[in-house]
Amino acid sequence: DENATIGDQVDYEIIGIDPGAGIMKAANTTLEEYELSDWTLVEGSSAAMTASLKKAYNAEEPIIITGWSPHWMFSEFDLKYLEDPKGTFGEEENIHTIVRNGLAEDKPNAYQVLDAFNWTEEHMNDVMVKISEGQKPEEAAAEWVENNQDLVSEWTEGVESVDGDKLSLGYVAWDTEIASTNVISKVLTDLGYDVTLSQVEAGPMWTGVAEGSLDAHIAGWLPLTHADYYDKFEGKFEDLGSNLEGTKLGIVVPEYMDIDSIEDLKT
Ligand SMILES: C[SH](C)CC(=O)O
Repeated sequence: DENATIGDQVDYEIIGIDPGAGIMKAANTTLEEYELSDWTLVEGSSAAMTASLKKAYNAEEPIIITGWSPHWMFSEFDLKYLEDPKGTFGEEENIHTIVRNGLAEDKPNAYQVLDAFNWTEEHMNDVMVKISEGQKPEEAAAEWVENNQDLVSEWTEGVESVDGDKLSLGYVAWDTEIASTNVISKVLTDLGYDVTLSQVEAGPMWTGVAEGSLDAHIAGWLPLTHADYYDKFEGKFEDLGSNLEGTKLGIVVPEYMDIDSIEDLKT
């Protein structure tokens, strides 16, 4: 029905991801700030969100999601961010490497690699796209490491190999972190570490590093998106700075939808 409002077309739903993700807090703030009281932010997972997106996109149906860059969905689908005049999703951000206190002393070689780890959106996309096309994350990561020895050797320069030392990395099943965590795991495994990857929710990921049950995570979306976790655990972790610069978060829709701003959701 061409007279249907945008809200009617999508049942007043924005398809989100796991409730602990910072993007969900920003999306809830967005509903408040833009006075979208009759809208619902649907909780789920990154995988469920992209499955819903794929289904709607292939049928050229309207859909509104919480989205972020880097993400493979921007190379698979023709998507756009809705303008956010109130800035509820913040500005361009970075992804930080967060390690437990004491890691530098206990596992200096792993610490050095984690501290040096830094790559670009293009690098991350190389891995993410392969995984989205069905390749196993560890295989896509191994292939990328094989093909990017020049960059990897910058991360491992001067680092000594170890003999089976254990290392535990936490991550949330966001497409971005599935890619990055498998890459850094492969690099550390090649140095001799016995790496355990723990897929957890965002809260337990930050808690694990703060309590020392996890050695590190490379999923610190800062300064705004994970500000609550950063503040809550201040002093109980070491922030090694960014491993990827220039992320973006917001409300994302297919280009075929005739809306351009979050303001347009208010009818
Ligand atoms: C979904 S982004 C990868 C991170 C976040 O929103 O917490």
